[in-house]
Amino acid sequence: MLLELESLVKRYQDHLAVDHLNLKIKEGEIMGLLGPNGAGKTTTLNMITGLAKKDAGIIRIFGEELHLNSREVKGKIGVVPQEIAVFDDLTAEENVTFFGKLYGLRGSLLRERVKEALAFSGLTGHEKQFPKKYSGGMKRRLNIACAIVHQPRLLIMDEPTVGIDPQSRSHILESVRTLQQKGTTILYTSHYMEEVDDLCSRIAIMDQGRIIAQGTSEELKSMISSEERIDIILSEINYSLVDEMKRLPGVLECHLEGKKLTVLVQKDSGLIGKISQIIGRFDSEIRSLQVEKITLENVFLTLTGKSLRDSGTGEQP
Ligand SMILES: Nc1ncnc2c1ncn2[C@@H]1O[C@H](COP(=O)(O)OP(=O)(O)OP(=O)(O)O)[C@@H](O)[C@H]1O
Repeated sequence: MLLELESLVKRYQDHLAVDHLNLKIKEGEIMGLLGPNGAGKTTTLNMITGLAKKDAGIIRIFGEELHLNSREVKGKIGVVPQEIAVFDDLTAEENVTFFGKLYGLRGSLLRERVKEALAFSGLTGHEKQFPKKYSGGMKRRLNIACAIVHQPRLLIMDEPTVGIDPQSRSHILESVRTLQQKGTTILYTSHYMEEVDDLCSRIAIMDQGRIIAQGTSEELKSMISSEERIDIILSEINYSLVDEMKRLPGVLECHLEGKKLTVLVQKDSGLIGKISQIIGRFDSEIRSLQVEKITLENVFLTLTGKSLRDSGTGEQP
């Protein structure tokens, strides 16, 4: 195992931000940590990188227990923080050089690696510019160049695609895949389930400081493969129909948000007729109806009873 977290705990006053978290990451994989805002993802990463002090538990990295002053170990980790951490009054090249020096690179090797990191992040031709002239997406890519200049064995990325243009986003996702092909192990956090589903070899779903499920995307989806989700847009809002719907045998969950009714049912239960009757009884009509394929969102909904999107910011890439 490249990284093992054992019963990791972090408290902020009386709030348990990370609650006895267990996670194992194998060498060469992209592990996705998926969870809504406030689930404890950043706090977990901060404990690994030493930015936050753990209250209890063990962090084992490259086979050794991590201590706050493990300089040698930290030299093999790269961190792409959620908040862009570059110096506005240094050029892009100077920024990457600064981080390279921080990790002990010097001379021609430093120059070579800086060039490589900038090229890798698609910033060749813009290296003499100051980041304040950059778009949000370019700044994020520079943030990544700074984190990979020393060619870390483990790269930790905290929501690297939040709030950026689609072009930079696909560039970043492609870079992550390339890094994996070159042998880098990646811990990737996001609350964008499609992104994690697409990119990661394995996924850990996090909520309220705990890992509530982990596995490959297929494994997670097969946990609830006996279910399907029906999304209905109603003509009229009537919250009373939710309780009635929940009483139908075969209905596992039902939520109404505005006019959008989500019903999680046992697969092939043939309930659409009965669902439609209940809606009619509550003086509403079906405006549209869609039976959805299982997504990680469904997994999250089934395990927590709440929606991943809406328990986060609701924004999408
Ligand atoms: N320095 C702090 N002091 C007090 N509470 C904190 C602190 N940092 C985080 N928290 C709380 O701990 C919980 C977990 O926060 P954390 O930032 O780790 O979540 P997250 O999953 O990374 O969310 P986001 O995607 O918004 O970063 C939240 O309830 C947050 O308010």
